[in-house]
Amino acid sequence: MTTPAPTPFGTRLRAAMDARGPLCVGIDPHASLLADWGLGDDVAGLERFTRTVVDALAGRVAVLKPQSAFFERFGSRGIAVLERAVADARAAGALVLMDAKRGDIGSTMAAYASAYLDPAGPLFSDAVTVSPYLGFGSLRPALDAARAAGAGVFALALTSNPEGAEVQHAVRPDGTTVAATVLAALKAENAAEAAEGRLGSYGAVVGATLGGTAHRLGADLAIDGPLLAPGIGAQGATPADLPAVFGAAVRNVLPSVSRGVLRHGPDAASLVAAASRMADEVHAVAE
Ligand SMILES: O=C(O)c1cc(=O)[nH]c(=O)n1[C@@H]1O[C@H](COP(=O)(O)O)[C@@H](O)[C@H]1O
Repeated sequence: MTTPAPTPFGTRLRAAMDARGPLCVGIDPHASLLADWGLGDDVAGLERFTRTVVDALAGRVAVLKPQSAFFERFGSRGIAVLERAVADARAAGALVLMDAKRGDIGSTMAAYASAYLDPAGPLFSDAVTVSPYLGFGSLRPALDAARAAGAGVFALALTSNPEGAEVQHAVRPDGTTVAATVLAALKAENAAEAAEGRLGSYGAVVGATLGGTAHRLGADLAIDGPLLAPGIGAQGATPADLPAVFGAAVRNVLPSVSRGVLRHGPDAASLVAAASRMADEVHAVAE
């Protein structure tokens, strides 16, 4: 008997956003946040922080996005906390987007793909962020691994940090910007799912802080896939900014908020209320 193909990530994400609201909450255990929560900047504090967020939100929000760097800083014991968080969050019904921003040459990219997109792996996630700046084609092992596993990939395209412009706004010899090239390549990866009327599994990262930049760059945000939108809250953007940045593509936007929600911890009810308010504000503008 053949094993049925896994449900594609884009389809699972659309269902989660419809059922739980369009919000991704980042798990970013900054040392300053650990201190604000009365926790030590150590593995015990990391574990308590992470478990508090997962227990409070994994049964309620569509996506949780652990930022790998804040776990890697504690070495293997930090990664052990991350592994547990991914497993517990997925068991509670949240999709997990591993924020690792990995990018390397194709053969090495295959190892990164195995780390996050192999269902047998201890860090297997529903999606992972990747960097296309070794050439979009270098991402092929991750794109293929995601397709095989029913997982997704979010490629950086127009990031929320001001420094991103020097690379992303650069113009290639054919006159297109780097950002527009990444977005067009993602649209091509989503073509098969789009042809079936499904949300694609290959997303772009586009900061909510951009204002009208994308259009000026000839960047088409209608990639038939999800658009991860960080920058709301601590970086100054608000849900009200989303229509101006994303236009008609706003329906496929998955806003990502870390500090703007996490600062309401460690009280679980306060975390839930903050996430709920944020999801409601996004839903109001994304209609
Ligand atoms: O890939 C990301 O999530 C990301 C892309 C981007 O353009 N800007 C950006 O801030 N992020 C991530 O979003 C998180 C910051 O969220 P805030 O605390 O809400 O500002 C960090 O984990 C960043 O790495």
